[in-house]
Amino acid sequence: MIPQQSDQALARIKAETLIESLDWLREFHGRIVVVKFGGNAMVDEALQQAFAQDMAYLRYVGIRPVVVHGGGPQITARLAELGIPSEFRHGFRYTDSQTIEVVRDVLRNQVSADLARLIEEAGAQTSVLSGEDDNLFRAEVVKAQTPDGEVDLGLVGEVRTVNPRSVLQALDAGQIPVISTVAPTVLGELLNVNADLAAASLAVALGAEKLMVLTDVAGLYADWPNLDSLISEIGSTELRNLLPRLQSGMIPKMQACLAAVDGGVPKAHIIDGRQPHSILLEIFTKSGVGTQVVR
Ligand SMILES: Nc1ncnc2c1ncn2[C@@H]1O[C@H](COP(=O)(O)OP(=O)(O)O)[C@@H](O)[C@H]1O
Ligand SMILES: CC(=O)N[C@@H](CCC(=O)OP(=O)(O)O)C(=O)O
Repeated sequence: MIPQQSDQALARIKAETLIESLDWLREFHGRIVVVKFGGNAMVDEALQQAFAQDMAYLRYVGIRPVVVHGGGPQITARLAELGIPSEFRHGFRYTDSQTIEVVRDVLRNQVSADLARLIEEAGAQTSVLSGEDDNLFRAEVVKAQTPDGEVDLGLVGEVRTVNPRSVLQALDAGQIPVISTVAPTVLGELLNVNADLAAASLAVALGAEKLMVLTDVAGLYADWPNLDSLISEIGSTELRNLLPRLQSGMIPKMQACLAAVDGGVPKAHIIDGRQPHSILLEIFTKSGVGTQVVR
């Protein structure tokens, strides 16, 4: 059968899109890309499925994706079911001894498990890890630094050391690591670690090519919530100056991008996780999407 003209045009566009990705495939072949999947972009099953397909796709074109996930909305929902209110201070969940057990259970047994299942259904193998496994992360209690001084966050920590051995072993075995971020102190006390910041520490330790942070907005806005102020690219000095003016969940996200590029990761990206296959669009098209942070 002779294809219709429109079919031929469509086929040409598909071929052009594939060829457009050749430079990127060559550049990223064998490289590690750390992808942070955010809780707010994770609440929709179809988006989760598209994300899982993207991860499997990257794996099979020879890029080595590492997934670090959040789960803020899922933790908040479980806490509400248990009658425990959620309190955020400066973008971080105030965490007491009861809350940390819920955070640990939801992230590992619900969110990691669901994501790994979807990635496996998309045809790739996974290795589910948490900050507690094989000394992956060691954390230390931190307070939030605000323009008005320090704010206590309870059992909240930041990653101080990373032992990437288990992640590298999984990658060498062709698996996609799926990582939740609760992490112990040197004394074994469990801390709630924001997933954006943990993803940045891991990206640095792995010498990743990129950190990609998916969330539920199009990127970083200079003047939030003015939607005309989307930033497509920002350097680390300019971002450092902008940080004190950021609000809520964007604070740890942009701290993470800054830590990644300061630590030697060439580029960090904030990407709209509400758009299906946004990761593929970012990696494989010339224009890219969202906000790109460079040194
Ligand atoms: N300058 C800004 N640019 C973009 N989003 C911002 C900004 N300031 C605050 N936000 C808020 O940060 C949110 C993203 O953070 P968060 O809810 O923690 O995401 P996630 O669950 O994906 O980690 C956005 O939905 C938006 O409401
Ligand atoms: C300290 C702190 O705030 N920890 C986060 C951990 C999960 C996370 O980071 O989830 P998102 O990526 O979905 O925001 C929390 O308890 O919600």
